[in-house]
Amino acid sequence: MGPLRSVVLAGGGTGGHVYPLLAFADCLRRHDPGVRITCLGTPRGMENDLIPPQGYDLRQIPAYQLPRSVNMNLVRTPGRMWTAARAAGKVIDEVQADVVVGFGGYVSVPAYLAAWRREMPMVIHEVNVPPGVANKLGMKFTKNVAVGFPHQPSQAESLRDATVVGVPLRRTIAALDRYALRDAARAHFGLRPDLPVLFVSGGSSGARSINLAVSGAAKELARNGVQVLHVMGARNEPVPIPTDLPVPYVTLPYLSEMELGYAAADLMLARGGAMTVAEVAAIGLPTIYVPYPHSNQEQRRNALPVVEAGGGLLVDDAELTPAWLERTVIPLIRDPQRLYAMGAAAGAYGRRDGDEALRSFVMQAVAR
Ligand SMILES: CC(=O)N[C@H]1[C@@H](OP(=O)(O)OP(=O)(O)OC[C@H]2O[C@@H](n3ccc(=O)[nH]c3=O)[C@H](O)[C@@H]2O)O[C@H](CO)[C@@H](O)[C@@H]1O
Repeated sequence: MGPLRSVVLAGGGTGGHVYPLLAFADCLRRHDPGVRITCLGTPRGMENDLIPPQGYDLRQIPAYQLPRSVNMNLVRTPGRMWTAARAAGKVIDEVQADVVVGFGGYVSVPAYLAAWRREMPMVIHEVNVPPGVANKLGMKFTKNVAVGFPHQPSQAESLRDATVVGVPLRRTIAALDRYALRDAARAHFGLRPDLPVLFVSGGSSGARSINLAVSGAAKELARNGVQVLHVMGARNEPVPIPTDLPVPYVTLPYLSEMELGYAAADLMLARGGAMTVAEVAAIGLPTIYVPYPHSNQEQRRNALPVVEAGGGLLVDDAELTPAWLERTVIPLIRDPQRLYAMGAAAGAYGRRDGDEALRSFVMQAVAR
């Protein structure tokens, strides 16, 4: 099989669907600088902020509401979905795509429908431990299903034949040596090199309950020599942080260079978005997970396996109070041995080669 000439990538909505798409696009381009890469998105998703700056062609197709159930009858689906599928098909035809690769989110379904109608190769990649509705729908049309994590035995008959390839991660993260970059990363944020750092991020949109709990613990953390690097989320109201703290507490609305945050950190406090789990596990960063309590417990199920492997802790959103943080974070972050063991366990669960493994999977699908 020769090199791929043209690939359509579909995925959008939140950062969690866009970042694996971008990491995969980078991998394709690394192998073959001549490959034509076209991304499909909808007018409002984060893909519009994230994809064009990376130099990839982003085409918009009309947005529509995803059905809640996978068992819907496609023939009776809203006309808007077929309008979107026709728009996706037009792009696929125009760029003469060899294959469509979808990463989930509502933009993927029209791409899957269009590829199915053309009887052309398509591949689905699912980052979440429990698959999302868009990808579950797509799985009705192809057996080429790749997943980021081993699925749990109790769940998802749909994933029985899926291949575990890992999650495509940005190279800057996949290749990160966090100990080597630590001092430079701390200097970058104005953090001290000699005191531990808690890195807080609520995922691509931020998390208000995490922001409130950490800001409530700010004084006590600082009094105990814990520095905080806190990404509040660009789509979130920032919460006020006390200004008279004895050690640095750095806040940011959004951090594009996540690898610097990871490198600066001794311990992470995060939601359980699949990309975040994949990234912190790959680089072996001990993490306290506070899964988003809605969306079918998706984030809890993402985080649970790495926690059970010893790579972190899990706390319910409702239990996350300033007092809980103080009594958990302060002793843990001052215990390098425990942090080291957690980081090693996380690293053993994670993997850094998801982009390459997905590319091999796609090449095989095209060759079939
Ligand atoms: C509330 C909700 O439904 N969240 C879903 C969403 O999460 P969300 O969009 O938050 O996604 P993830 O946590 O999976 O990924 C966030 C991504 O954004 C990056 N990042 C984040 C903050 C920042 O300041 N800078 C930055 O670059 C992270 O490095 C990571 O690559 O998609 C995930 C993947 O389908 C799902 O698992 C989550 O359940």
